[in-house]
Amino acid sequence: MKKSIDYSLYLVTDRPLSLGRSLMEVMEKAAAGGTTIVQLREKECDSRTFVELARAAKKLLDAKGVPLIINDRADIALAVGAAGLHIGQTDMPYQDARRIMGPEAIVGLSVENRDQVKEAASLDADYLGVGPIFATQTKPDAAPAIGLEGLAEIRTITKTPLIAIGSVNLSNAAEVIRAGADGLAVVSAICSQPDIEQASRNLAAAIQKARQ
Ligand SMILES: Cc1ncc(COP(=O)(O)OP(=O)(O)O)c(N)n1
Ligand SMILES: Cc1nc(C(=O)O)sc1CCOP(=O)(O)O
Ligand SMILES: [Mg+2]
Repeated sequence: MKKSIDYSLYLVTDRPLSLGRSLMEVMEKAAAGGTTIVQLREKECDSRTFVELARAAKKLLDAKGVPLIINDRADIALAVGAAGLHIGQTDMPYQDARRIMGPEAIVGLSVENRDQVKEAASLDADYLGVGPIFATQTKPDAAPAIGLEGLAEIRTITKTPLIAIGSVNLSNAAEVIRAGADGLAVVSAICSQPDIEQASRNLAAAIQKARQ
């Protein structure tokens, strides 16, 4: 049976935005502060480097009981035995990804609007990454922002866990949770903060408080 996953604070890594700190340091400190799941997102590096980073990330996160998700690349997820894969609307089709990854893996799918959420209803995605909620500079090719209203509307049409992404940070975490997100996915709100552990701790606390 599939393990139950805590999606509440979902770190998406970005080495160029990590203020010169290593990927390992970012993940280590984020996990110490309460990050519950990590996606390794590498848009520039070669496959060999991606595999090496993913293997090291898995070792570090396994020791902390934090699942590792690989962005875009099913081959790399399988090579290192990651817990799962995240794919978007222009990546490998969901059904192919699920077949390759197997029924036990976590497979997450990006959705950018209501129509894509409806299409996803026929799939068995473990979660939907909904975004961008707010405009973000971290992903220049992101779709238009859907806002809290868009997230709240999507919440009414699916029971699949929703992970909100796109300029989610400490100042809006509570309202994003109250609009219907099960978890918050962040890049700059952790990777680009001077004190990664404290940033993670503050976000985790804000999520817990908003859920009460
Ligand atoms: C949790 C989460 N949600 C959405 C995305 C975006 O995925 P995608 O649309 O495939 O874009 P890239 O991240 O591949 O640039 C995500 N990575 N994680
Ligand atoms: C990786 C990613 N995906 C998005 C989407 O909308 O699908 S927005 C995004 C970047 C999120 O970075 P930040 O937390 O720094 O805004
Ligand atoms: Mg992608």
